[in-house]
Amino acid sequence: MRALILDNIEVFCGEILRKSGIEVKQENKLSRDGLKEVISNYEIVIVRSATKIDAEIIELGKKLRLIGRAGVGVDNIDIEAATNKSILVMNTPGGNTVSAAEHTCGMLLSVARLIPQAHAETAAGIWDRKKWMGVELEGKTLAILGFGKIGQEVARRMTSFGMRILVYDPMIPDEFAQTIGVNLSSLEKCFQEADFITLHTPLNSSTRGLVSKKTIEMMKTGVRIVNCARGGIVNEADLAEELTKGKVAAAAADVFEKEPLSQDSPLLKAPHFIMTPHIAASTIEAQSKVATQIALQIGDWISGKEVVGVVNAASLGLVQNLELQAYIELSEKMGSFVAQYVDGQPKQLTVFLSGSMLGKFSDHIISAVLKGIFKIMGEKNIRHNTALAFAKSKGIVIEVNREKSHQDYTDLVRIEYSTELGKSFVSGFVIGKTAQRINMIDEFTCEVKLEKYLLVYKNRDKPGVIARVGARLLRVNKNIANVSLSRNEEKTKALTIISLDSDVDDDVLERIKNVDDDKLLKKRYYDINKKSHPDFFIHNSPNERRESLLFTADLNVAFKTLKDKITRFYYVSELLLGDSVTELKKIDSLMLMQMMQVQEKVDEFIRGNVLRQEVEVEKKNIMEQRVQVERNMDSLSIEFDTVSSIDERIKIIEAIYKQLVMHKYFGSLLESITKALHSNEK
Ligand SMILES: NC(=O)C1=CN([C@@H]2O[C@H](COP(=O)(O)OP(=O)(O)OC[C@H]3O[C@@H](n4cnc5c(N)ncnc54)[C@H](O)[C@@H]3O)[C@@H](O)[C@H]2O)C=CC1
Ligand SMILES: O=C(O)C(=O)COP(=O)(O)O
Repeated sequence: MRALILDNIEVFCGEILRKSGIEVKQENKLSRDGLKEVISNYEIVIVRSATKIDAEIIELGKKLRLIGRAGVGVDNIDIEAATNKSILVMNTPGGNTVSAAEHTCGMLLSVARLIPQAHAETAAGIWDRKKWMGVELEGKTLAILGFGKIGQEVARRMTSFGMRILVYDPMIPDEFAQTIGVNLSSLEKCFQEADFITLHTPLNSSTRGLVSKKTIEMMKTGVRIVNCARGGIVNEADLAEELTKGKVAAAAADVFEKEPLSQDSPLLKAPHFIMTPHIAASTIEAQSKVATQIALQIGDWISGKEVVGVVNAASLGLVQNLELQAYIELSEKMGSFVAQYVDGQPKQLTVFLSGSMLGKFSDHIISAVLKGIFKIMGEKNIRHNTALAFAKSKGIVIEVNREKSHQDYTDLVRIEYSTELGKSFVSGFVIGKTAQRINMIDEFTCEVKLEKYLLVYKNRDKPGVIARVGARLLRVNKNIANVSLSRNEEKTKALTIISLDSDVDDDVLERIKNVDDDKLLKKRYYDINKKSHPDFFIHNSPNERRESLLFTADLNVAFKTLKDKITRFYYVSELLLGDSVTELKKIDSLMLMQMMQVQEKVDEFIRGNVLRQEVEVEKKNIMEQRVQVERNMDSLSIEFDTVSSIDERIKIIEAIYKQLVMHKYFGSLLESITKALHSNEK
């Protein structure tokens, strides 16, 4: 396998990859044309932020199997194009967190006191002390927008300056924010109350232009803004104008809409603006961490171990899971169907999922149904991973009911959709791996393919209706591809679904509507058969993310007690943890058995079958083991310093990680023992 390393990534990266048997070429000065010429030779390409791996490069990279990003932001990589070609995209979460956070803190101090401007003037021989009157940070409000790894580290550091911190991040649970000692706020409150604003979100459709003329209007006069996240999150022309007007007292940026910063950027002339050339992650430590991390992750992938840091893992999993893919497409079509079948604005959606596969992917299915609904409402830009949040923002009530199995189907999706004008129920399933069918619409059972052009109508059940509808279609030369007839149990109403080869005009529909005196309920339903685009789930679903965040929060508590000694392992454990809790499974099964036995004893104690004394002994035992785990971590930390080989160091890191997981297990076990002892006392 061959890897191309670009963008001046530290040489360790190549060295570690060579150890995994990969042929490595490091090219630090490759032009775009040069890249286009050689990319077809490589299975792996590794970049920082400078090189764009867009759809064109991906198309040319016929052998590409993995795109590595030695850093965090993946906005320079076309993840959708990569996913469509089953190429893994991997970044190194956490590797440059501290550096980026420290640079941000430097920028916050700089915008408070205009240190670079004062320096430049002093260096030019001007000694003007009056001009450089700054403000203190203490007592001021700092709004952090985006409370991921970097945002959290900035919060920790700026708290020690005595700042009041407000945080906005829609993906962060309150319980988690509280473990860092901050409270979540609304975006409006952040804008309105902040003296300083710092941005730490990725650049995506929800964050592009987050700071613009419109939002600056909501801010205090004299606000100071720092962007060390991504160019594009701040509208540069608007910022320059507001700096000139004095509404924004000072601003700083490490990142720009166009990099290198264009010489005609209005920011170059804006007053009190501080800039650095995208160097927040440029420290010896961060670069050594990200280079090592990406190489180790790729090594794991090559040797078939569980990989972490894959940003499109979920999407790839889905792309490869044909059956789930078919259910996602079906669900989106069902969403489009009900949104056309029932007039009015959506009010409530209840999704019933039967079968183990659908239960596991309920977020995906609900998002797909919503995406289908919104498509019909004209919201074409809603993507699977934003559909749920969008629905909530529109006040749509969403419920999900899961059942492990269904008597007749392995998996079955049913949706109940209500608007202010009506309500409908549709049910569907997949036959084999990919064939999608609707098997119920309201009270009518049927078996229908969701074709591109469907004519759906209800009428009183009487002879002749289908013939007359057929005649009207024939008159305008419309070919009927398929017909499905069904009626209710009382045999009073019939539902007909005609699939056509092409669309019908409104006047034909009007004529069809008049076929029955009892007012035919016509519905035209078409264009739902477009292949659903695999834009879903660049990140884990909100639930998975929440779970992993809470889990990391627990680890944070464990870390606090040992922080001084092992802070430096933090990033590594994050690397091993990745965004999921699956690593827990790696803990020794013996250890797990022991813990289960203790838990069993505690349960028996609660039932009154085990003596209190025995549980007390277990508690003591577990406490001792936990202390031992902490000692192990200390000594492993010392050992880490004494070995120099990378392989040995990796082994030590893995061992430390395992101790961390055990620390968490012992912690929860102790909690449950303590609770049991306590409740029994009462
Ligand atoms: N200037 C530089 O050299 C560096 C820049 N970065 C940038 O910083 C960003 C953040 O990095 P990390 O903290 O490591 O990533 P992270 O993934 O840990 O955190 C990002 C956070 O932003 C939140 N978020 C997403 N959309 C949001 C929205 N619309 N409003 C509010 N919050 C939102 C997410 O929920 C997440 O918690 C990266 O995406 C990258 O673009 C990262 C490292 C170095
Ligand atoms: O990690 C990130 O997101 C960064 O912006 C750092 O970029 P770089 O690797 O220094 O080009």
